[in-house]
Amino acid sequence: MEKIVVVTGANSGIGLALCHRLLSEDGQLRLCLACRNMKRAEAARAALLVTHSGARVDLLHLDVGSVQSVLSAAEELKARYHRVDFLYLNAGIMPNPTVDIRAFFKGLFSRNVINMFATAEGLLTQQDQLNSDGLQEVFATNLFGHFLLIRELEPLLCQPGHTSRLVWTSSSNARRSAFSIQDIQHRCGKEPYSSSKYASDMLSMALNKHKNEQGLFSSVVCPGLVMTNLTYGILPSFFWTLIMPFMWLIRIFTNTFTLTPYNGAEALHWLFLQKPESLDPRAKYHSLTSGLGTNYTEPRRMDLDDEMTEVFFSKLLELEREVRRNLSKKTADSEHYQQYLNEIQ
Ligand SMILES: NC(=O)C1=CN([C@@H]2O[C@H](COP(=O)(O)OP(=O)(O)OC[C@H]3O[C@@H](n4cnc5c(N)ncnc54)[C@H](OP(=O)(O)O)[C@@H]3O)[C@@H](O)[C@H]2O)C=CC1
Ligand SMILES: CC(C)=CCC[C@@H](C)[C@H]1CC[C@H]2C3=C(CC[C@]12C)[C@@]1(C)CCC(=O)C[C@@H]1CC3
Repeated sequence: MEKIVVVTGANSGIGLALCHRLLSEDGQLRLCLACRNMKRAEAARAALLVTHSGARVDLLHLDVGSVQSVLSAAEELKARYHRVDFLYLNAGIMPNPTVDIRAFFKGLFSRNVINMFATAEGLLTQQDQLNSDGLQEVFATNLFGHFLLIRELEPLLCQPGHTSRLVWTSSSNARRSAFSIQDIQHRCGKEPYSSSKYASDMLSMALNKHKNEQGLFSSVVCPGLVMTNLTYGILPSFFWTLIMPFMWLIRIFTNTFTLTPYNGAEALHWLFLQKPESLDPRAKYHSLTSGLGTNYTEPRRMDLDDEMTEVFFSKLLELEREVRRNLSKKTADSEHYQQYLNEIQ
């Protein structure tokens, strides 16, 4: 049976590598690249068709950081497809990152060095801002836009007698201590990325609890450290060129330096091949690469609190109601204004 797969942030990095891998895996696939920039989406589609001529690759405009765009994209998906088998929630941002150089050198000579390279714990901060919906941008893009998309697509994802899958591209940088249940958007802290990824881990578990009965299963992935636009944005490009030989060297000591998007997409691809019932809702599936370059997937237990996960899920549902209320008020206001303009003409 033809599988319908939607990938957000599919035009570059891990998302694009995943699309290449899925097309090589399944010739029957119907793939939908959901991207915010249609020129980049078209370029990605063209690149996919060079290696997979005749493949069915659709494009969809989706800015996960905009409520209106998510709602329109979901309408479009409902008009195009009668179900969605896999939804890869992959789009993500890390704006204005800063690396703490002192912490890096301190960590380099400590017993924590492997963990530091694997998780970047204590190394990275970001500067976030409000978007036009009044939400924190990192939260809105990495988490909330995807949550809203899932809610809108429930009719395509929860179908009787059929299972559908969600796969989140989370991170080893997801950390419980970076997340606050009193500040789910991370308005106050300096680690919005880490907070948003921890939030996606919790949301995945909550969705399993509430939606498995309706045939919807969710999993979380860590792709390892991958050289993509996101990571190249962390340090100046000359610095990356300088340290690249060290990166390949470090790979001998840690299997988390997957480095290429192809390797990073390993666990995302592996999950495509698994039966949902065989998966652990509390596990994060890590893409790993050995020193000799062999790729494999390993589940690792996530540090999640059931009670906090449930509270977080209710807070998301409340925020969804608020966002929808604001949107209908905005629409009503602009309709009244339009009516007023028509009357005075
Ligand atoms: N690289 C790494 O080491 C790691 C990455 N990750 C996660 O992997 C995922 C993919 O990132 P990666 O491939 O590394 O980086 P890239 O920057 O190459 O890919 C990110 C993708 O997300 C898209 N995107 C960003 N914002 C939006 C938006 N508002 N609406 C729609 N699409 C958007 C980008 O589109 P555009 O091209 O238009 O910017 C791009 O296609 C992210 O969620 C990231 O957090 C997790 C762990 C490690
Ligand atoms: C000499 C040398 C190799 C220096 C690199 C130091 C840092 C720039 C990296 C060490 C650990 C990396 C890391 C990430 C970014 C780059 C590092 C901080 C991520 C945060 C990128 C995005 C993620 O989601 C997780 C990564 C964890 C490890």
